[in-house]
Amino acid sequence: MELGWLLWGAAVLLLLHLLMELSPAVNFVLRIGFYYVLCIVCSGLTAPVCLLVNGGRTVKNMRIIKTVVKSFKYFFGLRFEVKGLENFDVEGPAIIVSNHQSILDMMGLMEVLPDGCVQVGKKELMYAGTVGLITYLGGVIFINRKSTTSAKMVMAEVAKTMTADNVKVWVYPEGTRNCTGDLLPFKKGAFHLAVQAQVPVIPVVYSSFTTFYNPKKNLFTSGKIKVEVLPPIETKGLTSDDVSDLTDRCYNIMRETLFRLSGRSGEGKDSS
Ligand SMILES: CCCCCCCCCCCCCCCCC(=O)SCCNC(=O)CCNC(=O)[C@H](O)C(C)(C)COP(=O)(O)OP(=O)(O)OC[C@H]1O[C@@H](n2cnc3c(N)ncnc32)[C@H](O)[C@@H]1OP(=O)(O)O
Ligand SMILES: CCCCCCCC/C=C\CCCCCCCC(=O)OC[C@@H](O)COP(=O)(O)O
Repeated sequence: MELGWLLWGAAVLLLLHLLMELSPAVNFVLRIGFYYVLCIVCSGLTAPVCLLVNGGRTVKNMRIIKTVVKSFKYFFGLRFEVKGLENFDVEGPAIIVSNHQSILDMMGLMEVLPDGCVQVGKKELMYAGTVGLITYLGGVIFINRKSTTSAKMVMAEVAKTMTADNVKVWVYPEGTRNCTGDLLPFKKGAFHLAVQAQVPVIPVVYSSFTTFYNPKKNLFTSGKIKVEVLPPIETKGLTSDDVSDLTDRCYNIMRETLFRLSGRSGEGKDSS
């Protein structure tokens, strides 16, 4: 009886392995499906720990979430090569801006996330079952992208509280995922926030995933991601009139860095 189960198990594993070898689509769906399951299950297990240790919604839970998520990369053969972490060592709050390629970014985010840092996320995430619960407990700031007025109101509130609470805020200024190997034009919310709170902007750039991850081509293999934390850009004394320039400056630095890290040197200059 037990031998029977073992044989069945081995047969199923062999079949899955063969299917993965034969079909890139199956390989992709199984790997990405496993990522979703990992996120959902680990969120479900981590949420009670967060509640027991910290009692409710607080940025302190990010430390626990980060510890769990940092182990995910081993399942997918992903390696991170990080430079410039010392640039996070600014006194007090800051706005961190980075490029956003995929849901896999959550791993890269946790790989470098400094203490006392919350992210701005779309409000739909709140309803993603256990993942919604863990993002809520971690202190993620939810915005409604369908309503500029309400998103701006939330951001203005954050500008007021981030200094009092001494938190850093992580924003994806492209506003959506983009896995083309280039940057989308930046939305200005993060930069308004930095100027309103008079805190520095710290750009973080992840090299392009296109060599190992492309949903359109059913590609998801192991791979290396280069991450660079760039020096802070001060905003002291800037006013709302300077936000466009600040946005362009960050965009240009990040685009150049993205191309350099992805082995596309020379491109990205003189663009805005
Ligand atoms: C244990 C296991 C765990 C497993 C799972 C764990 C999960 C763990 C947690 C990790 C969570 C990670 C969460 C990541 C989520 C990532 C995302 O969801 S990305 C998507 C959401 N984020 C964003 O959209 C941020 C970037 N967007 C912006 O900053 C936007 O500007 C906006 C504030 C949302 C508004 O957007 P929109 O409505 O499109 O309007 P705009 O065109 O940008 O702006 C119009 C106009 O208003 C000006 N403006 C913008 N902001 C402000 C402001 N704060 N104050 C004043 N004015 C503002 C802007 O300049 C425009 O005017 P202009 O004249 O055209 O310049
Ligand atoms: C009861 C409902 C159950 C629903 C379950 C859904 C569970 C979803 C589970 C796992 C996904 C893990 C994702 C981790 C968080 C990553 C956040 C993220 O990267 O969101 C994308 C968002 O930035 C941009 O969104 P769009 O590109 O504009 O779209």
